[in-house]
Amino acid sequence: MTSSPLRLAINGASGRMGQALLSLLRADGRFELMHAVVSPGSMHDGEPVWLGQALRHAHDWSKAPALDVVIDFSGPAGLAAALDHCLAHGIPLVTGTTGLDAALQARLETAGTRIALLRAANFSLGVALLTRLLREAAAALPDWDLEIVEAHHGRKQDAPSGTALALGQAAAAARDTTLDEVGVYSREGRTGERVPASIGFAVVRGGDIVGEHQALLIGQGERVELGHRATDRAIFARGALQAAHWLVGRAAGHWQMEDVLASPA
Ligand SMILES: NC(=O)C1=CN([C@@H]2O[C@H](COP(=O)(O)OP(=O)(O)OC[C@H]3O[C@@H](n4cnc5c(N)ncnc54)[C@H](OP(=O)(O)O)[C@@H]3O)[C@@H](O)[C@H]2O)C=CC1
Ligand SMILES: O=C(O)C1=N[C@H](C(=O)O)C[C@H](O)C1
Repeated sequence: MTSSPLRLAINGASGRMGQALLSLLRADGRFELMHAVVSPGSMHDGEPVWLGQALRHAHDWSKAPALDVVIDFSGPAGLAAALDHCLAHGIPLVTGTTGLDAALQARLETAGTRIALLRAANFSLGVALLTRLLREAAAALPDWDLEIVEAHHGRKQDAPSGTALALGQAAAAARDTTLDEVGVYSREGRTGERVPASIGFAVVRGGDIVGEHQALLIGQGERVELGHRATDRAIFARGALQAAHWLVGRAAGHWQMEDVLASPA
């Protein structure tokens, strides 16, 4: 039996991730792209999404047709607008946007009581595995110093990356603490000695780096290094499309990539 394609909107369609999604969607019969959202004032507003086709970029959610699911990779303001629309119409939302403030995090938390929401700081399979390995390593080596280093392209707006923070949270939880308790985000000048049991973050920005994360577990006389290097944004786009397909028809609540990977159908 063939089912009709899911009616999809992409929020942030003109961006790096939006473009990665659009190029996969051309050959993905599971979805029909109905709406492609850009920022108010975007130079792409009104432009065709695909050459020779009728669908155009729009900045306005009020013009959106009926939808089965929304995928968001935009920024905090873009995510807030997409969330409003999804809440008003009961539409499931997949979001990969990072760098959210506490107020938007709280709004998303509450939204999970009304719609199906899937948030992930990183949609790649490799980072899902890295997170699992880091949890194990952080628990197995509780006294070793842990530092997380990330590197991204020069246009990235937030630091540390959402992935670095999520890795830090996973490691902190594996050590029965929280990042609020043990995270160290900058070192400059006369810092004094490393704070015992802290988790430190270091950030590199430059050029066209897609996304690199390294967790260093540093002991006396030895070191364990766990890392992931993304070289193509298609890995994130593929994961987000898989998540969107999976999320349609799920109950309201907060879902994770682990749920998708555990029951892929
Ligand atoms: N979870 C994951 O796996 C990944 C997450 N990300 C995250 O996704 C987000 C986007 O990344 P990236 O694609 O590189 O960013 P870009 O800056 O390349 O693209 C941002 C997109 O969002 C649009 N936008 C900006 N503001 C608004 C708004 N208020 N309303 C609607 N659309 C808006 C922009 O429109 P325009 O430019 O036309 O004005 C553009 O299309 C970031 O938070 C990044 O960290 C990125 C990669 C993977
Ligand atoms: O902005 C990016 O590019 C990326 N952002 C995500 C993050 O903040 O972790 C994921 C990926 O590393 C690329």
